[in-house]
Amino acid sequence: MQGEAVPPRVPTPRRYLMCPPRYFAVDYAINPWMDPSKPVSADVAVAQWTELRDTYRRFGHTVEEIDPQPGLPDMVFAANSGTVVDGRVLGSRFRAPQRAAEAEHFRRWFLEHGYRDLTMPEKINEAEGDFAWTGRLLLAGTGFRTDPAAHAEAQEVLGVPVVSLQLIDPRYYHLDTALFVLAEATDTATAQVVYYPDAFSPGSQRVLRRMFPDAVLATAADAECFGLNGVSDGRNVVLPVEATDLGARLVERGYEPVYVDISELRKAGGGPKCCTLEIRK
Ligand SMILES: CN(C)C(=N)NCCC[C@H](N)C(=O)O
Repeated sequence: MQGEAVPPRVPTPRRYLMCPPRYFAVDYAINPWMDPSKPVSADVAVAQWTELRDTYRRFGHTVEEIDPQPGLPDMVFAANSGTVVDGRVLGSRFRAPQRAAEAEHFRRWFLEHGYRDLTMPEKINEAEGDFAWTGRLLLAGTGFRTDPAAHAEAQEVLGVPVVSLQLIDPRYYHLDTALFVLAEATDTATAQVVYYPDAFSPGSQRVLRRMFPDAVLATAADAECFGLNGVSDGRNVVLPVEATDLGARLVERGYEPVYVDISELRKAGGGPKCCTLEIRK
C-alpha cells in the first residue's frame, strides 16, 4: 500500500463475556495442540487471562465474567459457547463430550442477564469458534467441529445470511484459528478480514477471494503462533505476542496491534479470541 493513504481506523465499543481459567488444565487431548503429559499452570493462565481482560478494559470495552466450574478446564474458551447478533443468542453444542456441560452454564448466564431470545442448537455448533460476524453476514467454518447443518440452523435462528467455509488443516480446527474480522461493515465488500488461505479448501479460498479481494493474507508463521486468533475493535487488534510480523502488516493498513502473552492458554489450543465471546446487541 506504499504511497496510498491509509484510512483512519475507528474503534467501536465492545461488550465481551469471559471466563477466568481458575480450573484450567490439559487433562485430555481433543486438538493437536493439547498434550496432557506436559505441565500447565492454572496460575499462569489466570495471569495471562487477566492481562487480556484488562487490555480490553483499558480500551474502554465492557467485560462481563462468568464463573468457571471445576471439572471444565476448557471453559475459559468462552467464544465457543454462544453467538450473539442483535441481542439474539444461539447457544452451543460441543463435539467433545469433555466440553458438553459448558453449554448449559453459558445458557444460564444469558438467561440470568436478560437474554430471553435464546435458542440452544440441535446440531453441533461451537459458536464463535466457527462463526465470524462481518457486520452483514456470518462466515461459518466446518470440517472439524461445527456440523455443516449447524450453518443452516444459525441462519434460521439468527436471521442473518451464512456463508459456509471448509477448513482442511487439523491444526486450524476452528474458523477463528484461520480468519478474523478486522473491521465490520454492513456492506460485505468493505468489511476487512485477515485469513490464512492454506487452512481452507480450494473452493473456500475462491469464495474468500471473491468476497474479500482486499483481505490481509496471513502466512504459515502467522497461523502457527495463533495470529489468526486476534480480536479487533476496528482499530486496536489484540494479537499473541509472537505475531509481530502480522502486526506489522496490520500497521500498514492503519490498525494498532496490541500484543498479549497467551502461551499457557495455547497449550490447550486457544488464544485471545477463544477467550472472548462478543455480545452484540
Ligand atoms: C481458537 N479456538 C480454537 C477456539 N475458539 N477455542 C479453543 C478451544 C480449545 C479447546 N481445548 C478445544 O479443543 O475445544
